[in-house]
Amino acid sequence: MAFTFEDLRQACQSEWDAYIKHDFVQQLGNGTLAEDAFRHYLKQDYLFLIQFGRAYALAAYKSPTLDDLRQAKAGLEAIIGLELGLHIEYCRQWGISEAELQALPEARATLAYTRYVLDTGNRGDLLDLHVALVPCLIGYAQIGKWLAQRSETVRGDSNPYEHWMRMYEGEAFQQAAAMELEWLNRELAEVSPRRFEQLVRIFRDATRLEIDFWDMGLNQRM
Ligand SMILES: Cc1ncc(C[n+]2csc(CCO)c2C)c(N)n1
Repeated sequence: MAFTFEDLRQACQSEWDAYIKHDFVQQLGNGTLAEDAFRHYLKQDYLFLIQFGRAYALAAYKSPTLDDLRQAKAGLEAIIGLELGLHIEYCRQWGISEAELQALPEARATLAYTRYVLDTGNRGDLLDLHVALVPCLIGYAQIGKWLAQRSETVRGDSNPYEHWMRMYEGEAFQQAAAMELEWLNRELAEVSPRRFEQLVRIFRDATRLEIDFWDMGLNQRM
């Protein structure tokens, strides 16, 4: 039997739904999310992006083929060379200076999630690491799409989070997620049922840590 991403998601249906349709996401879509909760999330997301840069560097180290190495390099380049700069500029528009970002302590949810991903990659192989990264990439793409199609979502300038939603529903981001999905499905097609169960555990844990990240933002916890 050839496994796919859809099998991973179905094995963790309740966690996946709790992540994609989290209160933080719904309030963001409705435009009712407290701005300080969003600022707290943005600040921790800066620290999150830096650690995810390290995860792509680890993916490079764990790459068995030149194609995998190129893919990891492109991921590292995208996140550190491009997205981090955009994030810093976006934070500035929300009244958060780069100096403030650089002085931030990591919230426990940020520490737990990012170090879980790095540990999973360290002890496992490239597929383990990708499965730990998948809730981040494919999850945000599904969140973008989910927000765009629900009737309660408020669009345009009356929603302060319009820009954030546009980024994740946008073509560039959806395309990156689709490429990850393709890579993942190619790899999953080859694994045994026993290996698949190991990967389900990683996928479930990473998804639970994404839920905690939303909780951390919503409750402004450190
Ligand atoms: C908690 C959290 N989870 C996922 C993302 C989205 N994201 C961050 S890095 C990356 C991959 C490189 O483009 C993606 C999709 C986020 N911003 N914050």
